[in-house]
Amino acid sequence: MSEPEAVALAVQAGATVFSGEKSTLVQTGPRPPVPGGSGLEQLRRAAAALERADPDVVVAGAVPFDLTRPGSLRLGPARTAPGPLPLPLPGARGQVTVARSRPVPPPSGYADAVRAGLAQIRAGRVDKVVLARTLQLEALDDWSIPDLLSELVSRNPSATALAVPLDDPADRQARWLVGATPELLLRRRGPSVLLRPMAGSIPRSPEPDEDIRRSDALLTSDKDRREHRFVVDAVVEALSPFCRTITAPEPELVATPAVWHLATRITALLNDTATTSVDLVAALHPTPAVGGSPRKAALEVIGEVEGLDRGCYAGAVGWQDVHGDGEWVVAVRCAEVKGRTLRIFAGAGIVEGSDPDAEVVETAAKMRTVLDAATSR
Ligand SMILES: C=C(O[C@@H]1C=C(C(=O)O)C=C[C@H]1O)C(=O)O
Repeated sequence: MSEPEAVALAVQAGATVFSGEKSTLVQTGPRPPVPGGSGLEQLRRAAAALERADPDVVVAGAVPFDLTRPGSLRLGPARTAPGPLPLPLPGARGQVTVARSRPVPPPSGYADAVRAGLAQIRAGRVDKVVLARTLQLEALDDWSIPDLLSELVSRNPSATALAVPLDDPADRQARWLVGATPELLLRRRGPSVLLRPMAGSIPRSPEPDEDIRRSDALLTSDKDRREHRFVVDAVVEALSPFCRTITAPEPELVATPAVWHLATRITALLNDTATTSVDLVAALHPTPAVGGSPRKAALEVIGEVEGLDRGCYAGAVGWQDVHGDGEWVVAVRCAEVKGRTLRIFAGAGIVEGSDPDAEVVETAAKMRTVLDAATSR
């Protein structure tokens, strides 16, 4: 059996897959979910279980945006291979016909939510809040996870494409998180930690001169640099108790096929190698890239004005091995898939000076990552 065939079969059977430019991790087979009533508890239990596990075992999966809610982490052996997932994954069923597509809330409702967020900023309750919306696609047949994953990998070579089965004991139909995120929450290898938070975005243009003009405008935008700064400051502050050398240079431009972002490559050295990747996830998540600043007030404002159950969207997804090394990405450019329903999520950071209509356009551009993979073959 060829490697793509083996992976396609594994994905059909419920494998957890992270495919990046440099390496791919696939966790397959029957493997126990990590128990716990909250994502935070699951992270702690996963780390404890790894201390007693065989060397090829990893914990892999997703914790939700809201760490007081349960996520879906599993313990089991994983294979890693250099490079992205081998494509094409066989068994592609071809295009799925979309019967209905519905934005929830509608664009005008999202613009109203952004105005409500801006009112909270002006009232001094928060400095930044990230607000999301969804696009729900109803197909005539069930979505195929191997097909979606293949498209996400081939269209987004520098992102981390992912397929994570989500546990839901109350629900017999399988639910998945799929996507292709450009944002690294953290990678821990021995004492070295690398992070690449993102915030501040502008949609790409198919016209090359206009595309460059937009990237220049983003790099020099005061509003976007402020929006970005909240994230870098919060990440550096959350790392400081654990790390001795933290380097955060000026933000740089990063492009996905759909959007330009401001990103900062932060490096740090752990004081103590007993600090695992999971400890860092628990300390950092959710950063103001997906929550806001100050964190607690921003989470309250999101609860009041957004009106969505984010689930694992904007959560932390990734894996950790028995040495405490691991890689976790931020679950943006993602969708939740269940049977014929695919729910695409996208959010945008709101700060003083944000324009509600521009945020509608920005979130529509972010949705293209999954929308294009799901609809155009
Ligand atoms: C919230 C999302 O993306 C996040 C928000 C960004 C922004 O507001 O500029 C940029 C990258 C991500 O950190 C999303 O894609 O849904």
